[in-house]
Parts: sequence; C-alpha cells; structure tokens
Amino acid sequence: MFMNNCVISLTDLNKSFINGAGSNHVLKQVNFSVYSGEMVAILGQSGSGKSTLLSIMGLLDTADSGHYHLCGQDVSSFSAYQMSQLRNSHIGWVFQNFNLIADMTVAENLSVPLRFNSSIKQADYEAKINQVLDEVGLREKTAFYPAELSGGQQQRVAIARALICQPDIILCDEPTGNLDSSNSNNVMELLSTLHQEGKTVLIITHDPAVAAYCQKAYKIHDGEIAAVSPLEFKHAV
Ligand SMILES: Nc1ncnc2c1ncn2[C@@H]1O[C@H](COP(=O)(O)OP(=O)(O)OP(=O)(O)O)[C@@H](O)[C@H]1O
Repeated sequence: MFMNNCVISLTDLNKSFINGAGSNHVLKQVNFSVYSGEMVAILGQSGSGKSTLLSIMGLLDTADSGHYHLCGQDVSSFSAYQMSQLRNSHIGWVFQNFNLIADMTVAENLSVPLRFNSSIKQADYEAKINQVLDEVGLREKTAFYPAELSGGQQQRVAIARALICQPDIILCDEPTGNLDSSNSNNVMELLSTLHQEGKTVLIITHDPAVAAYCQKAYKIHDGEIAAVSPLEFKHAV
C-alpha cells in the first residue's frame, strides 16, 4: 500500500501554456494531496487552471516540472502506454457535457470502456452494464439513446460509465454545469453515495452548493492552490 493512503500527490508542479501573448504560467509550484476515500472540491474562477489541474491528475496531460504520484507511483517518467494502463485501472471521468456517444444506446456507451480493458471478458459485459445501471438507478434505460434521456439521466449514465471498470478515483469536471438545480442535487447525491461506498471523489466546480457536498475544498487563485474552510464554501468564488 502507498504511504498514508495518499492516492494523489502533487509536488512543486508547474504548467504553462504558450499563446499569442507569450507564456501563461497556469500552475505555479503546486503542492496538493488527496487521500483515499476523500470527497474533495476544487473551486476557482473561470481560467484559474481547474481543468488543467484535473487533466494532469487524470493523466490526460502532463506537467512541465514537479512530481505527480498516483497511488504511490511517480508518473513523471511513464510512457504513454503506462499512463493509459494506470488511468484505466484507477480513474473514472465525469464531464460537464456528459460525452456520451449519440448514436450508441446506453448499453453500447457503457461497453466502450470495457472494450479497452483486456481483463474483462466479453461474456461478462452484460452483467457489468446491468450492475452499474442498477447503481445509478437507470436499469430500465439500457436500450435508450442519449437524446431520449434528460440531462440528469445522461449524467447518471456517464457516472455509470465512469464506474464500470471499478476505478478507485472518480474525477469530475463541472459535473452539474449543464443541469438544473433538481438534477444537480440528484447527481451530487449519487456522487455522495459513491463516496460513502469508499470511492475517492474529486470535483472541480464554480458552484459553492456543489462544494458543500464535499468534506474538503480548495481554491485555485493566481496559479496557487489553498484550502478553503467548510464555513467559507459559500463565499469561495
Ligand atoms: N491547450 C491550451 N493552450 C493554451 N492555453 C490553454 C490551454 N488550456 C488551457 N489554457 C489556458 O490556461 C488557463 C487555465 O485554463 P483552464 O481551462 O484550466 O481553467 P478553468 O479554471 O478550468 O476555467 P473554466 O472554469 O472556465 O473551465 C486559461 O487562461 C486558458 O486559456
């Protein structure tokens, strides 16, 4: 087991982007840890670097310097193949726009990550799909297409897709950003249940009401990340 159950550990992490105006130093010497079983929010204004940070933590992007340990493994020197192996075994993603494939049914969408996981046999796909649809309360929607579902239902399918390969960490990029308040609450209740069942859940959001579901919150400002006390959540952005 990795030290202190620290599943995500960033040390002196830097990330810049070059654009027409020069270099934009988005993350500056960031030090940040997430422990197994935590539910954590990262707040910050638009353009503050939340998605950049989440992409690095989710192994979709790399830092310019510093170290990232995911579940005890220093990914700095990992090949693209090693990164994808690590990502597939530890991380499930939930995006603001759901990112479901429009011309695939719910069941077909859920089969996509299974096809990239050689340890799951095709004969087991249906049982896995039914199991995650039960978890998100949408078993009766197996044969529906995304356009036939509400936004909240689509996001619950996306959460089912994130769960299907049994990751220990769920990374959520503005998971309620396209939902009304009732569907937002449903999605946050579902993420809270997953957290109570032992998943580590990390959520980036503009919305203090979303952060209020989390035990810990951090704020990114001027490229630096700092803890926000629960009492400050509603004033954090
Ligand atoms: N691929 C890229 N190339 C150049 N600049 C980028 C790139 N990705 C992000 N940036 C810049 O980095 C900064 C941080 O962007 P990022 O998307 O991480 O912010 P954010 O906090 O997630 O914003 P929002 O809440 O609006 O989604 C912005 O100034 C953005 O323009």
